[in-house]
Amino acid sequence: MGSASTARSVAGDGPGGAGGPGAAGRSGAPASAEGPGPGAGSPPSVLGLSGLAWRVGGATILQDVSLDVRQGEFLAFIGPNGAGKTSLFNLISGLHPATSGTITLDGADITGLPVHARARRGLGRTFQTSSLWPALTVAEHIRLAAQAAAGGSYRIWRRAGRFGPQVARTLERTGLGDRAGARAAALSHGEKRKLELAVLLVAEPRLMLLDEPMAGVSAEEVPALTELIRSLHRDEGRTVLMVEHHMDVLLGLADRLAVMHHGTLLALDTPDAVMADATVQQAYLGEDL
Ligand SMILES: Nc1ncnc2c1ncn2[C@@H]1O[C@H](COP(=O)(O)OP(=O)(O)OP(=O)(O)O)[C@@H](O)[C@H]1O
Repeated sequence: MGSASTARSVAGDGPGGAGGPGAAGRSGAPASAEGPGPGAGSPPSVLGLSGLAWRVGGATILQDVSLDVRQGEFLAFIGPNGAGKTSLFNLISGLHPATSGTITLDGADITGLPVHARARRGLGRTFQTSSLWPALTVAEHIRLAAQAAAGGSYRIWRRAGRFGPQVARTLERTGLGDRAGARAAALSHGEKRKLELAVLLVAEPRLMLLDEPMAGVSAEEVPALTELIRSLHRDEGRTVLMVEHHMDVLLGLADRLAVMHHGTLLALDTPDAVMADATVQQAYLGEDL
C-alpha cells in the first residue's frame, strides 16, 4: 500500500493486482503486465490522502483516511451503506471541505481548492444520481460540456458548430452515436450513465471518480458500460476511483479494493486478498461480498 496509508494491507505491500493498470495512454502511465508496484520504476502518485476527516453537525462521517493512488491505477471503493464512500468522493472532488487532513494531486496540496480548480487540474467525477437535463439531447449535453470546458458558460449557447468534431468523437468513444438526437429523458438508465461519462470525458480528466456508475442500470446493459469504463482506464490510461456495489463488475476492473467501514478505511489491497480477509468479511456479516 502507499506510504501514507493507515489501512491494513491484508496481503503485502503495494498496488499491483492481477491485470494492473493499463497500457500507456494520454496520462503516460507505463505499460505493465503486472501493474504498478512499489519501488523504482513504479508510476508516480497521482492522488494522496493523509489523515482525512469530515465532521458535520456533531457527527464524524470520515476519520483518518489515508491512501496513495498511483498513475494509471484502478482503485475501487466498497463498503456497507453509509460507510462514507460518497462522502470521501465529496472531499476529494472539493464538494465539501475536509475538517482535517490533506489531499494532494500530483504532489501538490489541493485541500483548500474549490471544485472547478480541481477539475482544471484533471480531476473529474460523476454522481450517484443522474445529473442530466431531461429536455436536452445527447449531442446537446456533450456540446454544452465542451463549451464549458473551453471556458464558456453552460447557459450561453454560442458557436455550437465549433465543437462539432469534439461532439462526434465523444459520441463515438462512448457508443452513443445512434442516440445523438435523443432527449435525455428518453434514454435507458445505461445510456444515461454513458452520457454522464461522455460529459465528464469532454474535459479529458486524468483522474476520474465514478460514484456507482451501475446504479439503476439493467443487467443487460452492465457489460457494455463495464467495457466502456475498462477502455477509459486500460486503453486511455486514466486513473480511476470507483464506488461500486457490484463485486462481479469490480473483480474484472480493479487493481485494488479499498474497504470503507464506519467512516474509516478498513482494508486496502488486491481484490483476492481483500476477499479473503476475515476482518472484511466480519464487516460484511450477513452480506455477500
Ligand atoms: N451532508 C451530510 N450531513 C450529515 N450527514 C451526512 C451528510 N452526508 C452524508 N451523511 C452521512 O454520512 C454517512 C455516510 O454517507 P455516505 O453517503 O458517504 O455513505 P456511502 O458509503 O456512500 O453509502 P451508500 O453506499 O449507501 O451510498 C451516512 O450516515 C450519511 O447519512
